[in-house]
Amino acid sequence: MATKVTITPFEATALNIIPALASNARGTFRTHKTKNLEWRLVQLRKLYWAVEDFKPQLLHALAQDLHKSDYESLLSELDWVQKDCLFMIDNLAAFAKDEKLGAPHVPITFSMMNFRIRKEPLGTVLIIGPYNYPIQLVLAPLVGAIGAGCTAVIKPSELTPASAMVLKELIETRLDNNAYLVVNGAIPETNALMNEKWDKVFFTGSAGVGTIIAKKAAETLTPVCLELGGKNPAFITKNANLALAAKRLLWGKTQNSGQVCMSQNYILIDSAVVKTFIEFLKAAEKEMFPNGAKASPDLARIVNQRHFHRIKKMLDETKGEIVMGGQMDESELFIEPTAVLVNSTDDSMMAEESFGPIFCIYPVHSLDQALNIASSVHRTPLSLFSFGSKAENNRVLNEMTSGGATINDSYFHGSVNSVPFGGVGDSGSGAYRGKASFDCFTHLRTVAETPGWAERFLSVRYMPYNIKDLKFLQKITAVKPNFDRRGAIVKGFGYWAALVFGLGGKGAKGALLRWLLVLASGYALLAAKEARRA
Ligand SMILES: NC(=O)C1=CN([C@@H]2O[C@H](COP(=O)(O)OP(=O)(O)OC[C@H]3O[C@@H](n4cnc5c(N)ncnc54)[C@H](O)[C@@H]3O)[C@@H](O)[C@H]2O)C=CC1
Ligand SMILES: CC1=C(/C=C/C(C)=C/C=C/C(C)=C/C=C/C=C(C)/C=C/C=C(C)/C=C/C=C(\C)C(=O)O)C(C)(C)CCC1
Repeated sequence: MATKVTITPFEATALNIIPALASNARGTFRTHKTKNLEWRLVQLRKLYWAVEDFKPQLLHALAQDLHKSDYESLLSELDWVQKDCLFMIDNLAAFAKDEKLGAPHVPITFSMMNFRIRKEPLGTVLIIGPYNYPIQLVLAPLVGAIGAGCTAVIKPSELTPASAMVLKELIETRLDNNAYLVVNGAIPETNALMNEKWDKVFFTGSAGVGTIIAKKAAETLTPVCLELGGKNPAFITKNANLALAAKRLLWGKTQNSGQVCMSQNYILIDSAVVKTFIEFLKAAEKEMFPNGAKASPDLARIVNQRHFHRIKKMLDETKGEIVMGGQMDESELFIEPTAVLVNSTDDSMMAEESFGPIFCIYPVHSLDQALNIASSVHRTPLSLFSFGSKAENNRVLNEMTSGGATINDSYFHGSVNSVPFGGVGDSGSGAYRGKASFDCFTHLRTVAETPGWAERFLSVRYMPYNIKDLKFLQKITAVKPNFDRRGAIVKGFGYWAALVFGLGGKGAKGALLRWLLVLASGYALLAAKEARRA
């Protein structure tokens, strides 16, 4: 029998208690209890089980907010967060351990000073989430914050109210309620939160709101991690497997009904193969939705009417030709996965991030033209996809930057929870996931410890200065370049000596390996000779 699920109606947190909530989280950080590794592990273990135990409510909320299928909710939200917890739990001790700093970071002359990097939690952080993955996109950063030893306040999106309310109950009943809190609400509540002092703000959402958040944070020199959107290109050349490209790119626009910031906005395709590609797209759509997209229980809906109309407007205003899809139904907030053939970068389909199940196809006559167009549409998108020969894919990677990239698929680089994820330029700054989530909320604090006995060697630094001391210091600490003023490597005595004594190997490790090989061969020869003699 299915579990009966009741979700509390959405309620915004009272504005007047927000300062006290933030102060509570700051106060808890000051108790230093979050610095204890075992304490952090317990919170992560509790979060893992909270997600498990709240599964019925979470699945219900995601279905209510976005019509997400349980399949997708589990794959990309709940299982994802649980895997995140387990990854952090398994690796926390290694991540949090002091890193000893020896050569080449610390000169041998200072090696007695026990230089090390201590991993310090940043403090109390604010995590602001978007609507498209309302659970995963706040809990995954939270895993990083807990792992790093921070306390946190979470502000889920108000556009997914059921998920926001379940999150509040989950976090506040299962985690340390003085360390981890949820504030629900929209702009006024976010503004009230931004009036507080944070040690970092982790924001996922649109570039426009990201700008507001970054400006406000700058007033108090608060660091920010910004996970923003972008106009993401896909490149398809004559050498691509067109059937595979069509199926995989369609997947990118069907999961969560394309409300995925890293999915493609437009496809730049060699004009010689555009017709065949469109045929493959249509075939892929038929295969995924044998009874039509609207009848599919798998396809999510657009989050609300505002976003429905935003996407509809892009389609209404296009001068291009709809070559796949095009159906929509406002009463259900349904938009069919839709492809539009366009011939201008000014087209409404190219001008904005679609953040929905629609995308456009732009035929080009060369990869040169494709790269020029992509750089002019958005020079630093969140992701890019390349389908071509190895050389063509390398060229795309080389000549066009992006937050992340996938060759021969849609956003697989962003579909594994333990590899770093983040934007570049105006698609975001800072990264998280896997170890990067720990690093995102950690200060790398260099610590040196100067032993008292070293004083007589170090006294050269004190006034009154004596130039002779400096000369001596320069002599013993000198490092000489192995290059000249033209930037060319000088092949002097050092170079040839390293080559000869290093047996041509690169660096100390390479040389050692070669020497070991020589010694082992010599030993084997001698042993063989001995054996023959016997
Ligand atoms: N890089 C990434 O990982 C992701 C980026 N996104 C981007 O997010 C956008 C869609 O998500 P939305 O929820 O619509 O983003 P949004 O930027 O409208 O909202 C994000 C958060 O900011 C708050 N907010 C909205 N307006 C605000 C204002 N004026 N002042 C202060 N706070 C405000 C909202 O309450 C919400 O919690 C797309 O542009 C998408 O590309 C979405 C998911 C992932
Ligand atoms: C490969 C071999 C094997 C294994 C095959 C397996 C395990 C295949 C699994 C494929 C799956 C499940 C692919 C799809 C994954 C998609 C995910 C998790 C999507 C996540 C989406 C997210 C997190 C969205 C985030 C959104 C953001 C940030 C945004 O809006 O930007 C065998 C079977 C082991 C055999 C050998 C070969």
